[in-house]
Amino acid sequence: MATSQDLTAPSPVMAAPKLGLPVTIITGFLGSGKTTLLNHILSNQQGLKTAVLVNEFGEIGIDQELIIEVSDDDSVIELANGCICCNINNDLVDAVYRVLEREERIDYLVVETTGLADPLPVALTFLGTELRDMTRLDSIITLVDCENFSLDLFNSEAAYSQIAYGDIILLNKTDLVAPEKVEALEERVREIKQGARILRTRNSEVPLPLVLSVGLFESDQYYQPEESADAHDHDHEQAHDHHNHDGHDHADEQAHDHHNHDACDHDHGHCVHDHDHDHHHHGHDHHHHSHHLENDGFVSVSFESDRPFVIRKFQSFLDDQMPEAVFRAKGILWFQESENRHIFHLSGKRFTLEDDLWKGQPKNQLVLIGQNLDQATLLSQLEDCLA
Ligand SMILES: Nc1nc2c(ncn2[C@@H]2O[C@H](COP(=O)(O)OP(=O)(O)OP(=O)(O)O)[C@@H](O)[C@H]2O)c(=O)[nH]1
Repeated sequence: MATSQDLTAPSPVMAAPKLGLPVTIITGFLGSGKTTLLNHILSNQQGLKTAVLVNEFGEIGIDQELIIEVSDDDSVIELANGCICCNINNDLVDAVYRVLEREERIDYLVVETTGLADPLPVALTFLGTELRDMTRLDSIITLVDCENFSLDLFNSEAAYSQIAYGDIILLNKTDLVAPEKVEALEERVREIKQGARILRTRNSEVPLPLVLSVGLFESDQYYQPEESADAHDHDHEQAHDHHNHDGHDHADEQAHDHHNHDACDHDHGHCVHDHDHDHHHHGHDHHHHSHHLENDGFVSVSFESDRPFVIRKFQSFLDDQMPEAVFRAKGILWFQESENRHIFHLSGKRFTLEDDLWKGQPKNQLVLIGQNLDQATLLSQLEDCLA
């Protein structure tokens, strides 16, 4: 068993690709800073090769455009239009297989859910299918937008679950609110989720060792282990120590980390025969949540055009026409008056427009998300903003 290794030697991971691949799920309500965290991770991970699965709510995949380019962009797999916590669950399994089957080395997998996803069914996908033997769910990170967080959690079942199942909760956008508000939010979050690691962040900037390879996900909380005498041994072969996250761990195929995620490791083995059983006995299976989007009343409206907007018209759309029920918007915008590509974000009442450069032919792409939106009216209003 290797406890240290020659870093110039080929990694044993090459021979046994991605066994026990650590997985972090990033969740959090609409616009809370998930993609910002993903970009922070991708830009600051030293020496680690990370694959990314992004799921979006909306027909146009804007996130694909917003994720920074890593060395090769096929490490980002997009699961479009839907919600991985329910209707495209098989797509999630397939996408993870695609990552696992790649020839090149992959050290880490980050899954970004939509802002309306319940993270638990996503987590259970990693524990309750064949994936459990090949992956190790490290933790669920939940982003909270301190400015827009609503104490009633937007009457959204998913928003509640995101806090309730977060192992690490980042109170983000602390720059936009007074410290007392952050205090109050932290209290509220603690009421919902005791024992979570709560950190305060700005632009999702968090020291990575505090959030990755932390082994905080305790699967036995959500999985009822089957009584089996030898189940413990199953996992010892697959548990890796990515604890220090120093870029060397991937090579240490045999190293075991039992410092702080015993519960998780022990449990993987039990899940093997237990999936169906669990479906019947836990309230959190896929079926239970399959209608939460409709229940929460959130819809997305996607607009695309190969003509530019007139700035003044778009501005008055934002000021006078767009209903308050639009909680989140994001887009890549083209204005007649500008040569630049503009990245548009709206969360709550705040919007930002950042300048960037076009890489290809300019076009407009915009997604609006909110409760009970009138799609036809919004689309015709946007159409009227075109030059
Ligand atoms: N002022 C401020 N803005 C932030 C902070 N973190 C993120 N943002 C901005 O908030 C907007 C939304 O951030 P994203 O990272 O795209 O949010 P998200 O959770 O991925 O959004 P969805 O995937 O649409 O749910 C962007 O304009 C970010 O630049 C922060 O700490 N402070």
